[in-house]
Amino acid sequence: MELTFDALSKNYGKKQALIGFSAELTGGIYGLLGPNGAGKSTLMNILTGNLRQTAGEIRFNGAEIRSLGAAFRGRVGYMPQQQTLYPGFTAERFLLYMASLRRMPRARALERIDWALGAVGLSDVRGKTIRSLSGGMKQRLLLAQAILDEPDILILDEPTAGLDPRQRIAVRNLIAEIALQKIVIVSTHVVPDVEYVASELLLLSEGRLLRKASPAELTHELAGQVWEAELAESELPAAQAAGTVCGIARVDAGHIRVRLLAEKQPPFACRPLAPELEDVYLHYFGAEDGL
Ligand SMILES: Nc1ncnc2c1ncn2[C@@H]1O[C@H](COP(=O)(O)OP(=O)(O)OP(=O)(O)O)[C@@H](O)[C@H]1O
Repeated sequence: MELTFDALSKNYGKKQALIGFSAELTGGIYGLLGPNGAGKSTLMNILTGNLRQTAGEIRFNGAEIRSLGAAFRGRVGYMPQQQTLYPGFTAERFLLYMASLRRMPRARALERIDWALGAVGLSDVRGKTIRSLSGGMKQRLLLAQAILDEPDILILDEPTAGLDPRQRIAVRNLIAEIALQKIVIVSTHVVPDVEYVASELLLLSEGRLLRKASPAELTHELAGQVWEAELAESELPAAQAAGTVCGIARVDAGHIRVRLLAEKQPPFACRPLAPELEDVYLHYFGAEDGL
């Protein structure tokens, strides 16, 4: 299985949301990581056929996806970010409706609904109306509809948004489980969503693909650039001047422990730390103002 993005660009008027995006995806989980406005939704909307690119093309196993039409769309499962569900529908009715849009035969739909509700841990609320479900349950219901028709390509937009830590872990594990023999694209700006499950990360910023590499490669490249120092609170500006502050913890009255990203060893007592993916994120995308 091969999904190829070839010099894909999208302009909204003068705004260039995607600029010459090229990448080749085979089986596995790909984390599409980038800050707000990086172009992640634009890329996914082109892939799902909701948006037309300005230039470039996407090919699935060598064939341009628009020319494949419904044959391609039928192989794609999409979990959108917005919970635009039908509040009066029961979970089962919603899934039956989604199955009918996908032209799944009813018997198969019922069988797959059993499976999908079980997979996302919602079998108990099958007959409950969507308006009575919690935000986390709605999120899992959206995931259930995305995996209903056994897609080859699964696109997940911020799949763990609004979930509590336990649910996040459960959803992440579920994604890893169902990813076998699929191309799964997880779009997020939340590093832990993709840290342990993605085989490769695509770092997107201002419409451009900055890097495509495994989490291990990306963290390895930062070796020797992450530091920890215990400082007096009054020394924080010195740390900020030496590099990007990734974390601050209070040690005791007047003292802090600082995690710092800096190419050169900072000019105060510090020790090197093993880089983590959040350091990579800050390295490529920078910190918010104020740090
Ligand atoms: N319909 C539109 N008209 C004009 N500009 C748009 C439109 N949709 C998106 N943009 C702009 O294109 C850029 C990329 O937006 P996009 O929604 O693809 O980013 P994103 O990475 O998905 O962001 P987020 O994480 O906030 O969802 C942004 O600067 C955005 O403001």
